[in-house]
Amino acid sequence: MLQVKNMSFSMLDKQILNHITFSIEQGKFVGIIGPNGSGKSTMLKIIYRHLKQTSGAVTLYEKDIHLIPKKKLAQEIAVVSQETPVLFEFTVKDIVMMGRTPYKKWLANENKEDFAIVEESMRLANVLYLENRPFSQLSGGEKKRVMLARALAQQANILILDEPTNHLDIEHQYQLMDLVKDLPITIVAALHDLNLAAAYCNEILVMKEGSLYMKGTPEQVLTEETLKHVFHVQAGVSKNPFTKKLHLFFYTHY
Ligand SMILES: Nc1ncnc2c1ncn2[C@@H]1O[C@H](COP(=O)(O)OP(=O)(O)OP(=O)(O)O)[C@@H](O)[C@H]1O
Repeated sequence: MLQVKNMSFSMLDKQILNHITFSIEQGKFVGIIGPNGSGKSTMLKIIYRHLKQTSGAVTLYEKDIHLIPKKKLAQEIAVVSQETPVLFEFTVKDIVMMGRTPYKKWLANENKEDFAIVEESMRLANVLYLENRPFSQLSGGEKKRVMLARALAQQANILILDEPTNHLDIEHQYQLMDLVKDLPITIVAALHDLNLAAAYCNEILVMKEGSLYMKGTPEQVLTEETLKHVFHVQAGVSKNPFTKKLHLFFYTHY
């Protein structure tokens, strides 16, 4: 459904992404991993049309995303980015209601359905108790969950998450991952926590120095060799005794 075709990106004469090609099937949970500066956020920004590639293309259902009207694209792709916006005067409920914008005609009021969707989105993201609080006064993790609620209210078919667990305590990390995993939509998430990637992703893309180094299942990708080559760490690969999912242990000296 979503295809990235020979995509390159450069900025100020610096080559940031090099000839990246992959496709993502509907309903999959796809993780993007890679060291700092390897190009994960830049690639996601191009996919959600915040930046434009220098060459190559991104297509959704075979259509170039730059040919899809903005509102229509927002009905297809929702984003929780790394940056939280500076939105001084808005309450949490106001912000989550912004997720309904792609469905509204110019200056149209919110209807009953919008209010119901917003309430359900806040409940799912565990921010309903914050609904009347000013967004600007929330903690980093609370803001992150509000941005997730806004993305859920958008009811898109693809949810892009750029380091979604950043700022979240351990309970909320797992709560978020469980929540998005159970959504009947496609998830594309840049993740630094490789054990979360191992536990939740159907497929993982590994970025290295602006190129797609590897793509595969957690078992294919998260090997001692890849982790050493890409992240320069020693890793032991084992199984989580409770979930039976792949689990990694890291060490430098022992
Ligand atoms: N606006 C910009 N101007 C110049 N260089 C940029 C800009 N944005 C990103 N870069 C560079 O592009 C490269 C990729 O950055 P990007 O943020 O995509 O990496 P990342 O893999 O998401 O990193 P991290 O794990 O640290 O979030 C980095 O070298 C970064 O310095």
